Amino acid sequence: MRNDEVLIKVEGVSKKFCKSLKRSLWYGLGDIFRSVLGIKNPEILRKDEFWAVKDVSFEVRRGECLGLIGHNGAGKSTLLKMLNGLIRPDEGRIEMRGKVGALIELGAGFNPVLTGRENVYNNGAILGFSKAEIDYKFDDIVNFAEMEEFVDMPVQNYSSGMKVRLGFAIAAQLEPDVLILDEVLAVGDSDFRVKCFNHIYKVISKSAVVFVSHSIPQLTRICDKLGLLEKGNLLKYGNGVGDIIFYYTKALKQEKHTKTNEIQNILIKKFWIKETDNPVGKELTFGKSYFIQFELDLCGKAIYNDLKILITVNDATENNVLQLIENIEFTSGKLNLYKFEFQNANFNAGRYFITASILEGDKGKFLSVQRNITFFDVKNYLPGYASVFLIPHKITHEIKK
Ligand SMILES: Nc1ncnc2c1ncn2[C@@H]1O[C@H](COP(=O)(O)OP(=O)(O)OP(=O)(O)O)[C@@H](O)[C@H]1O
Repeated sequence: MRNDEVLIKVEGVSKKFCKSLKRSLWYGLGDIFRSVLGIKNPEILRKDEFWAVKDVSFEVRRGECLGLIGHNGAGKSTLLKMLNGLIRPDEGRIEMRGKVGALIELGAGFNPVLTGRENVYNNGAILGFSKAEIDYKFDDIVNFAEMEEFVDMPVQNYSSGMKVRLGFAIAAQLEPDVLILDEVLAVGDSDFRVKCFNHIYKVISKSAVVFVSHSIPQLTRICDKLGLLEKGNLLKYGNGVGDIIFYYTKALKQEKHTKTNEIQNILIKKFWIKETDNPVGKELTFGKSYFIQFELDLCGKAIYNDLKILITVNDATENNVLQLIENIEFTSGKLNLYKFEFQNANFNAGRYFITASILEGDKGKFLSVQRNITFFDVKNYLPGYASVFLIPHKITHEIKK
């Protein structure tokens, strides 16, 4: 077993689908007929057909984890299904070496009328394991899934989370050479997800992993390579995880993060986040200094005491990245301007959205909340990309006698 051998090789793979069921049946019949006669199927798209995956090439070595990212319908699951042999590509070649464990669609691969126990043996056999090998691993699988009580119940009565638990436990505990994981993992509860990720870390060193997720923190945590799919095309691919995330989040449609003004007793009139050296654009460079500036105006005649500003930064997938709360002085009847200055933009690459709120008093009564008041992009030149925010720090080093 070589440490860096290529376990997945995908060369020019394409898959087309047809939007019309009736036509797709006709085309299917025609294709079968042609293949019996040894005639090549048409390479051009017929009416209602489209490329779900188009001319995709990549490889994954043992010890590598490739993350696939892309908008809904980009072709990620179709690609995984081709890797797992559930569907055949129309063009190109896929070479898989060793045993392949996969968790693709919820419940896919399970026979619903069979019990969990029977499904473990069925799936293990499909993966190429002997009965003795599955016997040896059976308790580990059931313990990992925490399904001891339900292992003799038909899978059709399992909850979504239970199916994911058992599916992941089978795919991962049998230690396949290739592990394919679709985002179904997200269905499991947070305890189980943590357990899965701990297990994936262990598996990665010995396997080639392909992982689909919409969660940027998840992808950046475990993947050393990313592939960005858009309308079936592999738009970006490689080890530059930060650059690919930056490209992807920058392309996110802005309307998903429309500005909302929920409470409006006091008005945040203007809000800027700018790089000190570039006060024009909305782009910060990792490590460079930047500032946040905003104006407050009073609506009505009320007098406010003990005001605070709360600034929350969310990444493009709605994860709360950080929060800043600060007391502010306020003079009624005037436009008040505030400026925060920061030494280093320690955010990793991507697009971020700011929610700004004004609070009053010890109990923090919200006077104004403006969601997605603005956004900013961060360019990252760091070689790695593992977290959303890097903590500024000072390191000391001494050599002891
Ligand atoms: N069996 C099928 N017949 C026809 N069209 C299909 C079939 N399976 C998938 N598609 C279409 O292929 C395209 C790619 O779908 P796919 O499920 O691979 O996307 P995805 O990137 O996994 O999306 P999501 O993030 O929503 O899971 C979509 O337009 C989908 O409607």
